[in-house]
Amino acid sequence: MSKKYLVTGGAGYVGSVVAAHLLQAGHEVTVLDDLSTGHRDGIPAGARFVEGRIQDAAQWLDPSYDAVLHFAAFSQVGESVADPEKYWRNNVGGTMDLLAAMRDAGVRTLVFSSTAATYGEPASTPITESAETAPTSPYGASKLAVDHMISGEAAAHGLAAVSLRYFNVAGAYGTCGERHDPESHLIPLVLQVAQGKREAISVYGEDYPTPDGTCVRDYIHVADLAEAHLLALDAASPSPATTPAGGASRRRVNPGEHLICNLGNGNGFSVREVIETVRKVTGHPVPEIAAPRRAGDPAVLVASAQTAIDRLGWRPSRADLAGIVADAWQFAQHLDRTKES
Ligand SMILES: O=c1ccn([C@@H]2O[C@H](COP(=O)(O)OP(=O)(O)O[C@H]3O[C@H](CO)[C@H](O)[C@H](O)[C@H]3O)[C@@H](O)[C@H]2O)c(=O)[nH]1
Repeated sequence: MSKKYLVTGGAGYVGSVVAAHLLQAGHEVTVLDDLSTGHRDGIPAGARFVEGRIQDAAQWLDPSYDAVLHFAAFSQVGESVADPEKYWRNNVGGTMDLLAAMRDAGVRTLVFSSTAATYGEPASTPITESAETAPTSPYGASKLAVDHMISGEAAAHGLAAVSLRYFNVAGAYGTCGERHDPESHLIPLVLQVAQGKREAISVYGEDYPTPDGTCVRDYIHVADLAEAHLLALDAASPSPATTPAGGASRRRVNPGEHLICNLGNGNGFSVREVIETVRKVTGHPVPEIAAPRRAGDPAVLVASAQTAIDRLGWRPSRADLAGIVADAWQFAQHLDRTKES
């Protein structure tokens, strides 16, 4: 059955890929985005677009919506350290307004884009949702505050909510991909080196307690991530839109419940392994330079996604790093072609 969804931040990387998946599943999608970091040309064809802020969501939200998928947020760790107020005002204050608008409109299903940054430096890996949350940046703290806010809203006002804590999202889905300005994420930066747009990739720290001394991360394909959002919607919606895989272990998220799920593949790859994979996939040389550690980078971040597997019936199918990098490479080349034309 077709449903109607509001996707905040649907002009951004993950939001646009999820919006594309919802449209392909036959749903009606409104993208709410102020284009402060998103891209108008990233909004998938077929979505209705409203240019606006989440603080003003009450103007757009009405009882005809079945659920909200909330991606709109600032997400640069370094920027959040330099300008924390920006993160509290937008990520936390904006979400408070969005939750109030949802309550007023009677929209009682929410899927929220949370992050591994809520955990900070983990005591052990893989990280489960019961791990201590001790974020090391205002960005992570703002996302954790929103998770707490959603739990309170669910308990007090009967919201059915799922927070998905992403590990390192990567890859692309057709013409929807990762492009930040300035770019700070490893895979797009290494691809820019392969394209000859940068001279070399800086390797931030080679003395971590990991097999090759560089940081280890759990890279998850953005399309696998998108599928988890559709399953989360199904689990939290009053009547499921589709019959998801997952069998008997799968349990619904009822009004009043806030389910938190990590999303990652459970495999770690080092910075050096990522660089080597880019060399193999692109066939281009990628010079590297040793650089000091970047403040706040944990040595190893690897997810246990067992909750998403058990509760949502989620099964990632694109865990291969070379495949993830190949899709990101296709997107990088697509961006170049569209800039040239
Ligand atoms: O030029 C670079 C860029 C990154 N790295 C390294 O590559 C790894 C991955 O870095 P990213 O910036 O791609 O990703 P992060 O692990 O820092 O970031 C992820 O986790 C963050 C919180 O920790 C936020 O959630 C963020 O949005 C999410 O992508 C890190 O070890 C980083 O030090 C380099 O060596 N050189």
